[in-house]
Amino acid sequence: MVKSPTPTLSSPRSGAATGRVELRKVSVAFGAEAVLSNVDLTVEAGEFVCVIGPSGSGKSTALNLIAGLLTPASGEVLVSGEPVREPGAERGVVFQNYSLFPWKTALDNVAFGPRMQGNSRAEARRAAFVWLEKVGLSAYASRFPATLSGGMQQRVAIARALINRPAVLLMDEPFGALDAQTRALMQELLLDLWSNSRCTVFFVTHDVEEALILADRVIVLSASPGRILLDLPVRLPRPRPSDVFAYQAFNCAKMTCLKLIRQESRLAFDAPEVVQCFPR
Ligand SMILES: Nc1ncnc2c1ncn2[C@@H]1O[C@H](COP(=O)(O)OP(=O)(O)OP(=O)(O)O)[C@@H](O)[C@H]1O
Repeated sequence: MVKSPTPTLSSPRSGAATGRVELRKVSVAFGAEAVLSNVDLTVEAGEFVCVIGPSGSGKSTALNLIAGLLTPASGEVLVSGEPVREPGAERGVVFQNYSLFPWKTALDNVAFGPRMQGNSRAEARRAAFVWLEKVGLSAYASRFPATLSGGMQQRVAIARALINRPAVLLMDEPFGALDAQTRALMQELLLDLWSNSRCTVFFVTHDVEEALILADRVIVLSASPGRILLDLPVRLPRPRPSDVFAYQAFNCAKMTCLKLIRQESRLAFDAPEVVQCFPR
């Protein structure tokens, strides 16, 4: 990937934005269903945190709270010390289903944020091109999303989020639909971009190995309603060595997480609602 200097654009992010994320006694319910219960979590500025847990444990809900797409029933969500009330450019979001504008080229997808912030079309496109270079896609600038592979679309989505220089990058299973090889390359690319930007990353995944490859800390949520079962510091060197899978610390952490998730998945699977659907 080309390491180009990023052109200066007007942006809502001030130098003071720290990217610290705080969930304070946060609970969320959808109707009668409690989804998150009394969650307290602080992610320090610049930290890379991965959230794992059984299906339905509220991982995406937590991410949506930080994104400003949801409000908690009780408790508070703060980013850089400010309460989150709505989405904002200082919090970039990348979802699993690429969510690019299908009618815009790769270049114009990436240029979208700077345009919204009042930059001229030429300035926005210049900056977008640099970001496409950073994710190795400058040759595909004029292509529409439908003509790009899944991995390429996710690279465009990451560039589109990072061009706004977000204090916090929120990623909801961004590599979940990719094949193993592409996924590994995307993980490397993300770590490379993060080590240069040093924004805070809140990354939701189902994949324990992915969490351990990427994160400074891994948060394990319980079965619904989600609460924090484990807050595990990942004591592995950075950059992660290519043989990290062979490290004892990696495998101990992996087994600890897998065991917890399996227990919790079993609880969710045997929950009364499920049994009621299939009476014996
Ligand atoms: N907008 C919504 N309206 C009603 N229920 C919702 C809504 N969003 C999520 N839920 C419910 O909240 C619970 C938690 O969902 P969430 O997507 O946060 O879990 P998750 O841990 O990310 O799950 P998965 O790993 O399967 O993606 C689920 O039971 C889900 O059905």
